[in-house]
Amino acid sequence: MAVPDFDVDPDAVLQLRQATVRRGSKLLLDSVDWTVEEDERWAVLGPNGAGKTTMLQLAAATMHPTSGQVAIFGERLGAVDVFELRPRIGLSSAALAQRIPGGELVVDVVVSAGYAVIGRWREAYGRLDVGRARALLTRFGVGELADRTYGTLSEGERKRVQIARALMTDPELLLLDEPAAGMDLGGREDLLRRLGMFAVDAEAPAMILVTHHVEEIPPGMTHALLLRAGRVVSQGLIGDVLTSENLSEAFGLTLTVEREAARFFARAV
Ligand SMILES: Nc1ncnc2c1ncn2[C@@H]1O[C@H](COP(=O)(O)OP(=O)(O)OP(=O)(O)O)[C@@H](O)[C@H]1O
Repeated sequence: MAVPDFDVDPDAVLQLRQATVRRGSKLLLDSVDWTVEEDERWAVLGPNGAGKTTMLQLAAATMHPTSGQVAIFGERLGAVDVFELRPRIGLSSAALAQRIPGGELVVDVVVSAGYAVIGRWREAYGRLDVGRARALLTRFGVGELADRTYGTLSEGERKRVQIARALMTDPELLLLDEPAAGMDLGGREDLLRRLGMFAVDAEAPAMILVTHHVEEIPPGMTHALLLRAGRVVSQGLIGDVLTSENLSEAFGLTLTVEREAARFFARAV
């Protein structure tokens, strides 16, 4: 069902209006309203099955809502060629990562994003592209792995390569699905520091980072959205949203949240 009074904001990066996703009798997302502006960096949190990945799929233009509307870069999904939108969106997710061939050189995994293919195959890439790919790998702490094959990397190293790949096309919207999952403590802290520096860079794109854990939110994130069973529990400025009360409601248990510097920590009470 169309939402008749939906005014697309041409300046917004992403708009969801009453966005609902239904599969059979299950509501994956229920009437979600959400706007992401150019200079915002969002953390999306919620327990398993809350609908976080579904939200990212809408944001990546890889799924349409069953009802309600989605606009990306001021263009309504359904009225725009998604193949024109997708190169403007950088996505790092486990589903995408599974499609990366283990035998590919790391630098090629990154550089091939600019050609919308996974793996280098036989394309000849320009020196500038290769230089950009190497610089991105260095920025995320894996520059020295550029000439290894992807299959030989640890899980944490692969995550960093995936982020570099997502940034290769210089996207206007960066979507990160659990970037710190599977990392050891040192690796996680190093990645969060790098993502935090990236998030405060004025040149960085709008960001949406999905996670289960408040500890995995890098510094520099400006906003947060909490989901539970497909519905928004709270959204807005990160300090207003990540309260003990809101987190407890989203995760369905009594939690206490502490903020230290620009990081958040939660535990059950
Ligand atoms: N095609 C489908 N048919 C029925 N249910 C589905 C379908 N796809 C997803 N779901 C269900 O929708 C819910 C939301 O899924 P989603 O992957 O968006 O959650 P999530 O918050 O990303 O979860 P997680 O943190 O576990 O990755 C889950 O309960 C999932 O089992």
